[in-house]
Amino acid sequence: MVGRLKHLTTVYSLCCPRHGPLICSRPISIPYRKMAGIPSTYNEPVHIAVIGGTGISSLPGFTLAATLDVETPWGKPSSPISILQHPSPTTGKPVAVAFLSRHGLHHEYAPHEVKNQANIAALRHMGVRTIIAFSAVGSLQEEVRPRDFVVPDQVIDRTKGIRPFTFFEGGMVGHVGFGDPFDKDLATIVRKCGHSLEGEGVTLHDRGTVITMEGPQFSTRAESNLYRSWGGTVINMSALPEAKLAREAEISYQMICMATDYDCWRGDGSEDVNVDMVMAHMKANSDNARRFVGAVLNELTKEEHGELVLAKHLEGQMRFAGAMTKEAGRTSAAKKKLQWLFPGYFD
Ligand SMILES: CSC[C@H]1O[C@H](OP(=O)(O)O)[C@H](O)[C@@H]1O
Ligand SMILES: Nc1ncnc2[nH]cnc12
Repeated sequence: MVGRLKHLTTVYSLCCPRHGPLICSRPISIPYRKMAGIPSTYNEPVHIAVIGGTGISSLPGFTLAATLDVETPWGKPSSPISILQHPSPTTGKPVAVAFLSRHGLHHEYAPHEVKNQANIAALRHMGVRTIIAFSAVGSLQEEVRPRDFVVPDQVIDRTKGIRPFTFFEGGMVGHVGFGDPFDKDLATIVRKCGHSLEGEGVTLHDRGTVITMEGPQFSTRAESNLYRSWGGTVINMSALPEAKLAREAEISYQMICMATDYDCWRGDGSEDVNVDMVMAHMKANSDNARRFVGAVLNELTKEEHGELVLAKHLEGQMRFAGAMTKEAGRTSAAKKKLQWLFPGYFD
């Protein structure tokens, strides 16, 4: 199903109208780097995060409440985490959303260098249970035109095993289901929000398979055609291992893709993908991208989605799935890291 997005003047609201700001069971206080004029600590829990990708290194329209420089057992995240706040138009109470820039503040991390483990661990640790991730993608299908949005429902892994891709290793073995790599209920909300913005010539595709390749070089024409023959809809370099780690961290995760090019499969004289092309489409459509994300954040703060935002349906799954290794086989190093990620699960 497709729909069209139009320009809106929506004010971003991040508060549940009935409950006010969503409340986490455990406040956080993490030592953060000091930045001029901006608090470097934040002592309230944060449940929703946005991961920005190529061309989206910030989310304007929100009040910056803090900038957090987090240290995790997996190192530092790709960027400081911005805590953004917006007062609810209904209650006036501020609700916080975390924002993290996947490739760093200055796009300094190549796809294989993104700090995926630290990114997801830091977000989980501060209470995040829902992530909306944004990605610039190449289109593998004629009908997905540059600047179209896709809410994917599947992924094919074409990374090369060189990226750290699990929290469960080094003496703590765990396996988690990944049949549906994105969260179905979260996807339904995201699609509804996309359709609520219909109009003015931007198309939303409700489903699709993302091919996640290693990069940083783009695909060969033979590879691009192979991915099309597999049923690939779009291609990027970043859905994995991000989505896998979010699943392991019991976080509800959905990627919103925006097509920026036709990769290199067309063979009709049209230009192959290049960075200028990607950035030009991202820039030209960045308002729509931000409005889309803003609409999703507005919706997620409604009371009816409270359980989903807290990922209650995933809560506790790793307590058992991550406990395959008998006590005698567990290393203290692995256990310590997982205890940081899942307090109380592996004591
Ligand atoms: C600059 S083109 C390739 C680059 O763009 C996408 O980034 P992201 O997913 O973070 O928006 C793609 O995955 C590649 O990393
Ligand atoms: N053609 C492409 N291949 C991989 N990642 C991309 N991101 C944007 N366009 C892309």
